[in-house]
This record gives sequence, C-alpha cells and structure tokens, in this order.
Amino acid sequence: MKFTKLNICIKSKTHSDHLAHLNRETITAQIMLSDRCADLNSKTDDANGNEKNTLILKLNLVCTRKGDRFSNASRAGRNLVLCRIEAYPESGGYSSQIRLGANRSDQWVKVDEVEGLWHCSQFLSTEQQTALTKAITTEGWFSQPQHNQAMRFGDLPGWTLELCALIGQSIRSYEPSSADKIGPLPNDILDREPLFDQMIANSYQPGEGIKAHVDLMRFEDGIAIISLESACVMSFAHLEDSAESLRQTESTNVESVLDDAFLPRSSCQQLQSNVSFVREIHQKSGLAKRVDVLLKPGDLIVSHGPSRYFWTHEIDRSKDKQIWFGKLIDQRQRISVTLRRLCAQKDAD
Ligand SMILES: O=C(O)CCC(=O)C(=O)O
Ligand SMILES: [Fe+2]
Repeated sequence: MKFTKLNICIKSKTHSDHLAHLNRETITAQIMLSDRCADLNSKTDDANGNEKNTLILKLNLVCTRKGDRFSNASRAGRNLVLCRIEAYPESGGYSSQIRLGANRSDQWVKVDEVEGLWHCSQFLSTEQQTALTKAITTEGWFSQPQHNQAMRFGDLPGWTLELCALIGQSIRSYEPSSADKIGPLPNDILDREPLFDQMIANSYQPGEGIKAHVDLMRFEDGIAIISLESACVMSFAHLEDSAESLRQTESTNVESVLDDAFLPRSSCQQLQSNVSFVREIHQKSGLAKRVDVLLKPGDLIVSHGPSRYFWTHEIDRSKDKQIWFGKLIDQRQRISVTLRRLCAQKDAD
C-alpha cells in the first residue's frame, strides 16, 4: 500500500527553545513521505471494517509546518512525540482523521412549525464534540479570530467524511412514525452519492452571528448543520410571511421586523410539550412568523424542502439577542459545520 502524504497532528514533548513555538499549539504538520518512508512501520488495522493502516512514525521524516517551512525538522523531530496515526491509502483521499465512533440515532425530532426541518439533540457526545473541535482546530483555519470561515469543495477532510457518514447512518436508522412518513431526509437525498460534497466551517466570536438568508440555489436540497462549543438560538422566518410583513410595515429593516425585544412575553410559546428546544414567536399582526430553535453544542439540524427553500435562517448574537425563555445564553466562541451538496454543473450551451 502506498502512502504519499498525510496530515497528522504532532505535539512537542520538550520545552527546549527551538521547539518553544511548537509548544504553544498543536501543529498540523504535513509529513512528506519521501524515500525515508522505509522508516515507517505499518500494520493493518481494520477494527472498524475500514481498509486502513496504523503507522508508527519514526523520527527522521521531513516535516513542514502548514504554511511555512520548518527548517529544523529532523533535529526537532527527535523531540517530537511519536505519533500513532491513522492513514488511508492514497486513493482514499483522506487527510486528517478523527474517530467519531458510533452515534445515537434516537434523538431526532421534527420541528413541526418549519416543514422539512429536523433537530437531533446531542447528535455528538461530549467526547465526539471534543474530537471534532480538535480536528477543526488542527486544520488551523481559525488560529486568528478574524479568520472565521473555511470552505471545502470536494476533497473533504477525513473528519468531514466521518461526519457525513455518521449523519447518513443516523438518518437511515431512524424510523419515522406512520404520521411522519419521511424522516429527516427523504430517500432520494439520502441515497445520493456522496450525500454531501461541500463543507463550510464557521467560527463565531461572542456577539457574532449570521444574517437572515436562504442558502444559495447552487446547493442541492438537503443541508446539515452541526453546532459546537456555544449554544445559540437560530431563528427561522417564513419567506412569504416576511415579504408580506415587509409590505405591510413602513420599515424595510428585516431586523426590526424580527425583533422580539418588544413582544409581550405571552406571545412567546413553547411548542410540543415534550420539546424544549423550539419556540414560536407569535408576531404582532402583520409581522412575519418566526420560529426559534435552540442549538446546543453537539446538536445537529437537517433541513430539506420548504425549510430549505422557503424559510430564512439567522443567528443574531448581537447584544441581548440570545435570550431563551428569559435567560441570556452564555455566549462563547461557536463553531459550526455546514454540509451541503453542489448542484451538478449545467453543460455550457
Ligand atoms: O453557523 C450556522 O449554524 C449556520 C451557517 C449557515 O447558515 C451557512 O453557512 O449558510
Ligand atoms: Fe445557511
């Protein structure tokens, strides 16, 4: 089996000067397996039924830091922790890898008010969230707070592929009630291959959110969003209602239309007695209907059909906006992973 390039995580073992800068953070290093790869010791490990090898790295590999050259690689290498990494064959297209393990599929709830929207509470366990957050951090995309978005089209990192597989698996094993008929995604979406081929990771500092929008039409139906690190309220507003309410109000400021700060408390109603993550805002007459969904770390939402095309979604984390039943949500950095599939390119005429 041939391995040419791996993204792996290396931690320094020592605090010696020339490694001081490495100690501050976990580095994503690209290990170029050149002729020295004879020093690799590999053994098959198919515990998960995957064709993969476990490699024990020897220390005299040529290392490059992501972005800049790490000149002292082989000298420093002697001080690096021996990494046991998972590697996939070159053809597999995998890069960084995490072990998300199995997931629970019993937490799916349909958000009745927003047709086509499903919520899976605690889709990822605390351990899985930690593994995923670490994998994202290791990518180095958000090492500076002003870097807040990373996109991948095709060639998805290994952890993204794992996430996609986990989502597909969970939805496939969910048995919708006879009333629901279809679960979080209809079969034509669920059976497509690949399920998702585009990933956006967003990082939001406290106070930052995303304006009301409908995802671009260049993406197919069927969208999944995983939330990490900080809880938030995502608001859904029906497009037709919103357009109507905009016509009826003198204000063209959508934010003021959707502003619940002045709504009487009684206008806020929790839906479905057994569900604690959805609330509907009964707007003043003529204003858009809005449904709020509480997304906790590890939660997953999946959207298709009307919820994908006819409802906007928004996260307003500006001051005092993230209130859930009278309590201010503790805002921390929030990371989300959005998975979608690009529409097939139309042939040029
Ligand atoms: O961060 C989120 O949860 C939502 C992201 C989103 O809506 C998007 O990227 O289109
Ligand atoms: Fe979106």
